[in-house]
Amino acid sequence: MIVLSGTIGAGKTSLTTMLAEHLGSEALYESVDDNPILPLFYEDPKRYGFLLQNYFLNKRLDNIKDAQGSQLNVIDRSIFEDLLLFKLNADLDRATQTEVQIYGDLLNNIMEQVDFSDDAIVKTPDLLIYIHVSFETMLERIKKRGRDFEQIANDPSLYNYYKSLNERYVAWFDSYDRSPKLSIDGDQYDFVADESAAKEVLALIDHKITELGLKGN
Ligand SMILES: Nc1ncnc2c1ncn2[C@@H]1O[C@H](COP(=O)(O)OP(=O)(O)OP(=O)(O)O)[C@@H](O)[C@H]1O
Repeated sequence: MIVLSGTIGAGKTSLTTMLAEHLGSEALYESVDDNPILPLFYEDPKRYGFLLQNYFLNKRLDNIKDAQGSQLNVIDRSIFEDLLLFKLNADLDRATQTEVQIYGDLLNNIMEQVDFSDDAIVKTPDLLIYIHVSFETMLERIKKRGRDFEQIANDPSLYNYYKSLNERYVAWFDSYDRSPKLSIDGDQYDFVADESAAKEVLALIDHKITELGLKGN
């Protein structure tokens, strides 16, 4: 199982689709449009942050279970990033430290059940791919995509939220050590708009997959 990671608008969903097609494997998504809590959260983060985390936790576990069939199945976001987002929300006073603590303990308990055997229910990824984008690129992509609730024009406080998030991601990826990992420069390779950049990115990932000996079924 390959998992994508990266900030809001980094291109995780697009790369998930491209990669799964390229590898002939399955893509697993957490649909943003069908998420009933997300618009509520952006409206009132203090009230809905904890509920949102629990919603995501459940969804990520479903995706992990559904991805078990092959080392090459691709999930559009890792379970490991949610705590980073939730901690940031708490630091910005949009959640309480107690909520973070309870969520963190629950996550730890679940992750302790992780086993490397093939039939484990919660499995460690075979590879984590991180798409790094600069803050400027992140803002451009969020604007271009145009999801109402993500727009800084509608809520100026999102500027600082996005800025801190982008900074924290770099440290998060540096310290991530649960599986092999690969970083893709999303500024250098605009794999959505530029076909040759897409080919280069897929070649980088192919190389890593070969190095790790990952196999489909
Ligand atoms: N743990 C979380 N806590 C708060 N918000 C979250 C969390 N996970 C995702 N989100 C929000 O859900 C939305 C979708 O996020 P996500 O990064 O998964 O997809 P995306 O923005 O479509 O990314 P990409 O463009 O890379 O596919 C964003 O508005 C993001 O802020």
